[in-house]
Amino acid sequence: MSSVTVRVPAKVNVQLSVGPLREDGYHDLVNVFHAVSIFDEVVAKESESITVTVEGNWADRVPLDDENLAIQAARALAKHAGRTYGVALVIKKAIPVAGGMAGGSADAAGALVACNELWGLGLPFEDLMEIAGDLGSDVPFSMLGGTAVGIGRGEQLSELPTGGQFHWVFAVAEGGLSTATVYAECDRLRAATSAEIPWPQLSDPLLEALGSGDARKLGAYLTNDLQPAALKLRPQLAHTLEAGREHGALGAIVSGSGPTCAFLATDAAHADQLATALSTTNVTRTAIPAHGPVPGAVVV
Ligand SMILES: C[C@](O)(CO)[C@H](O)COP(=O)(O)OP(=O)(O)OC[C@H]1O[C@@H](n2ccc(N)nc2=O)[C@H](O)[C@@H]1O
Ligand SMILES: Nc1ncnc2c1ncn2[C@@H]1O[C@H](COP(=O)(O)OP(=O)(O)OP(=O)(O)O)[C@@H](O)[C@H]1O
Repeated sequence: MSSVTVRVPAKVNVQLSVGPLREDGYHDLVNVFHAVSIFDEVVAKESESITVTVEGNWADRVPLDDENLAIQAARALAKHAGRTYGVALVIKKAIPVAGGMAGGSADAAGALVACNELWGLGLPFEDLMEIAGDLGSDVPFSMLGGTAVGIGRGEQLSELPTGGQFHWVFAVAEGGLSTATVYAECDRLRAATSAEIPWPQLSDPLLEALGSGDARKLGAYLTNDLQPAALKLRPQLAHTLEAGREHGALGAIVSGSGPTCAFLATDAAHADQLATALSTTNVTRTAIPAHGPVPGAVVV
């Protein structure tokens, strides 16, 4: 096989409950991931060495060296297989960069699946999931897709049933936010109050809303403990969230560590209207309609 193409979705977190800071610098989470129809493509072609090029939206903001998560994934897979392999990776980018939608994680998951195929390793999904968890907390979910709850760092996943499709709009912000900085700001805001940090619990009404496919209920139960930190670091996101609510969004939330904002729509037509309305305001230049859940990393 001389070339393999894998399609990988973005994610939004419909519940992100953040526990206390752990000794290893991470936080225990209850992280309800939902994969949405904004996709990066990772193409893996035969090559002597491991390289990456990036095309498409926001390509100039993606590193091309060992910082690139797709390169790290290819190297980790070759190490796991115990051999020296080469691959020329091409990332066709549609997921906002540093936007809280797991774009880098998607590319890492895509590279794992594509190289497993290109190099004829035939590793089972469970092995790839283990390598994925070492690459980053969000990478296992990018492999799995659908809707799932992640505990621990977010890497220990259980699939969740959903009763239908949900329709979303994602308002892309100018410039990204660093995930580590947003978690640190969350800790700083918490330290400034004497309130005890509750141990994260999966929300029963959220589960019910997902299971019944009821967008109105889901909109009411969206939560993100990182949102206050993202708003503190990027105060103008409050206007973005407000603009979505004014245009009839059933729910408005910062996506993960932000700064992308996610809006839940009543149906596909409403999502298109909302996207058009938001892109004519001054809160965002790019508003992308999408639906979920969609599958994780798949060879196309
Ligand atoms: C915000 C989310 O996107 C929600 O899904 C994730 O929790 C972040 O996942 P990610 O980008 O894959 O993050 P990682 O690459 O594993 O970690 C980046 C940094 O985020 C912080 N981090 C991440 C996950 C976690 N459970 N607790 C943390 O405190 C740590 O400072 C870590 O150094
Ligand atoms: N393949 C990649 N695509 C995008 N960014 C990458 C990639 N590899 C490494 N990065 C680096 O990772 C940083 C975070 O990018 P990414 O798009 O993964 O953020 P994110 O969507 O906020 O992540 P998450 O939602 O998982 O916290 C970028 O600033 C970039 O320097």
